[in-house]
Amino acid sequence: MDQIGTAELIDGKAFAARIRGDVASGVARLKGQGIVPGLAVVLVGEDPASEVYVRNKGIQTREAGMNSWEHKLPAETTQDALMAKVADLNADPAVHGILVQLPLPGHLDADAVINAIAPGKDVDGFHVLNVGLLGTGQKSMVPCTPLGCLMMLRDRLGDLSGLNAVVVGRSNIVGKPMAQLLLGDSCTVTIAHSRTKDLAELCRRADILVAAVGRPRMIPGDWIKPGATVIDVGINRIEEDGRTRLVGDVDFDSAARVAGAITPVPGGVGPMTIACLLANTLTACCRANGLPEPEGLTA
Ligand SMILES: NC(=O)C1=CN([C@@H]2O[C@H](COP(=O)(O)OP(=O)(O)OC[C@H]3O[C@@H](n4cnc5c(N)ncnc54)[C@H](OP(=O)(O)O)[C@@H]3O)[C@@H](O)[C@H]2O)C=CC1
Ligand SMILES: Nc1nc(=O)c2c([nH]1)NC[C@@H]1CN(c3ccc(C(=O)N[C@@H](CCC(=O)O)C(=O)O)cc3)C=[N+]21
Repeated sequence: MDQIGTAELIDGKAFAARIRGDVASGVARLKGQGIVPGLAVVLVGEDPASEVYVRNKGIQTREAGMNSWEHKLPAETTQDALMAKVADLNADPAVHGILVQLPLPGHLDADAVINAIAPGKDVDGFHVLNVGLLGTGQKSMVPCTPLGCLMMLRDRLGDLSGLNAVVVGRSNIVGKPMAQLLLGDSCTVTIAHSRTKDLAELCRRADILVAAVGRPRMIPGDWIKPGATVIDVGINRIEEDGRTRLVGDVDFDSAARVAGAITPVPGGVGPMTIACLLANTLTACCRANGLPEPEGLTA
């Protein structure tokens, strides 16, 4: 790990490459038994950022030796047509993982679509059954972004028990499942959101601070406890000095002078999310075939 200011840089890019290597080894072992894990991604509409992201997922899925399918549907796709596509993928034995890229166009009911995915193929971990299994400490599919954050935290801190964790953001895809995972590792967890009072004071008590807000550089260094581990989930595209750049929800420069360790944006949580998606696809394939699960790739 490199030093910046006083904080260590948590290199999500390198960590993710290691995980993808472990996934590739697991895939190679399955291929020896004639099984090829496969991931289907469904993209509705033509959001340029989503298209880049979906393309990257396809490339990395194939690099790990898995099958990858991209199903692009027009923005005006009906609920019935999307549900029929999900039903087809549920019924296809070559497909072990299904991801419907979010957000969906406004006329579509995302909850209904997600809950139509076969829970065992729900590699995002967004199906209500997987949410319930995670919340009750049972084996489930764990959402990729929080899983990647947990892996980085365990790698840096070892046992997390008793640590004060503050998660800023309460979305179903990041904040809530992140809080569940930290609770599962025996942290004392606080979830903050837009109605939270004295957010600065709350953040200053955090040994672990996870920012998943979607507001560029909202959290400055003086909200951070000296030595804390800071995980910046935010991906915000901003215009600065006449060019577009990606920044997190944490003001990196000031935070890095206070924190013990911090993830950069880009190169932090983002690459871990995709690596965990591949890991979940491998896990789903092993479960579907009644084979032992890969070690070190699940929560
Ligand atoms: N690196 C990765 O792999 C991924 C990155 N992301 C990024 O993470 C960020 C969060 O994503 P997501 O969870 O989907 O976002 P949402 O917009 O769904 O949720 C944002 C959360 O932040 C809270 N919030 C908004 N403003 C404030 C504020 N001023 N103070 C405190 N809390 C606030 C909201 O509170 P309330 O509920 O009260 O409205 C809400 O709970 C985005 O930048 C997104 O791009 C997302 C997924 C994956
Ligand atoms: N069903 C569903 N599942 C998701 O997991 C999901 C989704 N929908 N919709 C959108 C969000 C966002 N998300 C990202 C994943 C990786 C990077 C990533 O790899 N980021 C790179 C930078 C990429 C760039 O340069 O644009 C990085 O941070 O280094 C970013 C964002 C997953 N999401």
